[in-house]
Amino acid sequence: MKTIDVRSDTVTLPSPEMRQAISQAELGDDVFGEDPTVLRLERRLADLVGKEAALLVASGTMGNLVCVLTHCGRGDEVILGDQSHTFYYEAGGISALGGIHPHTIPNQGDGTLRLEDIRAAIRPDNVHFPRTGLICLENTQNRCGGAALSAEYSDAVASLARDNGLAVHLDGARIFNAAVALGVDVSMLTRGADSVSICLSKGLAAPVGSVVCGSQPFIDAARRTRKILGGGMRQAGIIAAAGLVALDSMIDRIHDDHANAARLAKGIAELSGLQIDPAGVRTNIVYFDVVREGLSAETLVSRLAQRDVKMLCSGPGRIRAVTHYGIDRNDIDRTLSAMADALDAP
Ligand SMILES: Cc1ncc(COP(=O)(O)O)c(CN[C@H](C(=O)O)[C@H](C)O)c1O
Repeated sequence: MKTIDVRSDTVTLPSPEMRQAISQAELGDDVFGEDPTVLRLERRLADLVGKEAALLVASGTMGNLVCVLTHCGRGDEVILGDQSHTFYYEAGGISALGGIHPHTIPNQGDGTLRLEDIRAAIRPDNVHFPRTGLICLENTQNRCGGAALSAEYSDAVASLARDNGLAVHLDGARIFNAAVALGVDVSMLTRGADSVSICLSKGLAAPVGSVVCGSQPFIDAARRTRKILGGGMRQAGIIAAAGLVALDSMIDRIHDDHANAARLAKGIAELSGLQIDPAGVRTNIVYFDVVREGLSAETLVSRLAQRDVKMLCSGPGRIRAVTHYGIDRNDIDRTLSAMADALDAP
């Protein structure tokens, strides 16, 4: 029986078309700017999100790190959400490698940062204070249930940043999930950002890679930051080839992931001992709480693993499931029955 792995949308395996494209990719040395497949992917994504240029990087974490280190200097401060991936899950990289000070403000339930909180976090010019260098957003916002930030909100943050001489970086690991959920063109969600990092390896189901997009001068500088981090890759067309197939074949199917997540959330709401607001599940990420007396999230996750269902604990009493290219409707139904069985286990 196939294991149902809904720990993350990072677990997807490349499609047969991706594997074929990888094996047939036209290659060159990307450090010399000569890998034609990388150049095609970068051009394609820059055009898709309405930016001048783009740069292939190894991961979403590297994409965020390259952008923050390019925008900011040592001792600068970046304003970001207390639930943001860059603050929560990137091993403190911006501080460890960039000497950059994170200034967290609370993420709201809908994934946004309140404009008044951003304004209050911007440092006045005072020798005691770090200089504010950047505002970071995340769309969709992973730890806020995969919430999609609207174009109007994103534009409001961009205008606040501009009024204060600041740049905006958008962690767009799942930006296509946001665009599909909101029914807007992806460029509507990226137009106000000075840089955006987009994962090929999540909802787009490519095996590896992210792409950073921005102005040509920014990307030129980001290329140097990437090199400093050891991220200059040689025949990286083997990564880009799968990314191009992902852009051709995986954006339109994101609807299915969202429908599967909604189905899962609805089913979970009917299981006693678990708590979820199905209306809050708008993309492919499902968080729910274990409220059964005497049952921990860890125990439930372990019981599910014994039933060939993999989920992730994500905080006290919290579990996360993420739908993706490798999960279909039948897997959702199998997951729900495994959950019911695990809840009733002695
Ligand atoms: C919003 C966002 N931005 C960046 C990243 C980093 O991407 P990778 O470094 O894993 O490619 C992630 C990965 N998120 C992973 C996941 O959700 O399973 C884990 C938590 O790191 C992300 O969710």
